[in-house]
Amino acid sequence: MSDQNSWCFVCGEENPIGLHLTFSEENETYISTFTPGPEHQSYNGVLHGGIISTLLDEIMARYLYAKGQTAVTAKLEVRFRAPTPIGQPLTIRGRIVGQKGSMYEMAGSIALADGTITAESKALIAIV
Ligand SMILES: CCCCCCCCCCCCCCCC(=O)SCCNC(=O)CCNC(=O)[C@H](O)C(C)(C)COP(=O)(O)OP(=O)(O)OC[C@H]1O[C@@H](n2cnc3c(N)ncnc32)[C@H](O)[C@@H]1OP(=O)(O)O
Repeated sequence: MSDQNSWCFVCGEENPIGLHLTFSEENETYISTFTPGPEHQSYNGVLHGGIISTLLDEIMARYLYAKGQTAVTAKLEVRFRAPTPIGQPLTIRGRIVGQKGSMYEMAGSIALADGTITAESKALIAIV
């Protein structure tokens, strides 16, 4: 295991059971897409809330990592607004809301192709 970061569950290229997400930045928003499969579900056809939280955690913390910071999540809050279906492309977005010292306040969301927001998040991300 030459590069431990390449085993990140969400973005690590080498993780055989990882989600293998890739990312881009647009208008000060960090963006990724993911189409969950049946292996990611909770109830039949519905994406597991833990995976939803994982996607949101990643998009917010990794945005700061991409900006050159070593960032870890200190606090994560998720609002599950509607069931998130499997088998459809999801757009995951993260942005910076504010900063107090070494703590960043972040926001995230997951949207369906028609723009419906199924989950929203807030996080405090610590720079270490
Ligand atoms: C080139 C391509 C390669 C790509 C390859 C990339 C791979 C790379 C991927 C990166 C993307 C990863 C995305 C996932 C992100 C995770 O999943 S990170 C893993 C989960 N998180 C953790 O493990 C963090 C564990 N916690 C900690 O390490 C420490 O508690 C912290 C957060 C650093 C804070 O520790 P600390 O600096 O010692 O601060 P502490 O003394 O506890 O608190 C100081 C003050 O900060 C504030 N504070 C601290 N914690 C909190 C909190 N939870 N809530 C509110 N206030 C707080 C308070 O004001 C506190 O004061 P008091 O209220 O205690 O008086």
